[in-house]
Amino acid sequence: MSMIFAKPSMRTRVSFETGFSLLGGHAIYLGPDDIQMGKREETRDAARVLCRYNDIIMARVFGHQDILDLAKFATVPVINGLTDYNHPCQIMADALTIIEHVGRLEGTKVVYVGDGNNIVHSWLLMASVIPFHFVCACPKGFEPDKETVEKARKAGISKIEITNDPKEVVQGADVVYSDVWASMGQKEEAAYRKQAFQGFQVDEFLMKLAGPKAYFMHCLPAERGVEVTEGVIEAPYSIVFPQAENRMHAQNAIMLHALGL
Ligand SMILES: NC(=O)OP(=O)(O)O
Repeated sequence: MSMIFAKPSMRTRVSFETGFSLLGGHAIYLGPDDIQMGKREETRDAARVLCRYNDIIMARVFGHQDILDLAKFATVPVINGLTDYNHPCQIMADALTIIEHVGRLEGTKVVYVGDGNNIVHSWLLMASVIPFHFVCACPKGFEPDKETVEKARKAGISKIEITNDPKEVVQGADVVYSDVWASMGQKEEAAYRKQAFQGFQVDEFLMKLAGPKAYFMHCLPAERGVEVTEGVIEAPYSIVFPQAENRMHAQNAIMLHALGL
């Protein structure tokens, strides 16, 4: 497997590399300077070369079009390891974690608090195929992509709510979910975002409002004291580390499925 990383990673790289090795394969890491997709090499050329050496490609890229182009031009399966638009492997691991802790994903209430980013888009796409109650509480101006929200609503499978007040919607949550306020490629906006996201920190008060059955989840890496308090991420109801572990188990299943094994 070739693993193309245009962005930094710990979980995605190590879970894919270790997981593929456990399945009997060999993974090759290609960092940002190796291919320089779109600069040194066109994406469609990288796709057509790599598939002549490898049985599968995994890629973490900036623009979503890059993953679509890799999939279009490669003759082997291409797995999305995160784009600016979505992060499907993360949400597959999250679903597995919810099934392990709550007993099911169907019918649960998942309340995401923060930026309407690629994680939210993948949650919305999951809500298009599995019935549950998904709520995204984000500041005004940081809502998820309208078309993706519409697609999830049109699927008519799940209850979808987009709101600007986490306190109003958190009660009865099975999961309260958080992510960094400034993702990769937005670090220059970090100070501005910290201001804009005031009131969207997941703290002990919000978890109390959620109720006694609520678990806390975060895709990591986390900035303690920013989007989540130290007390919440270290609480017994925090399942962020089983969640991180499940990246590998979920991806192993994805790789076996993609390879038809
Ligand atoms: N959650 C996640 O994708 O982590 P990495 O950026 O470390 O891969």
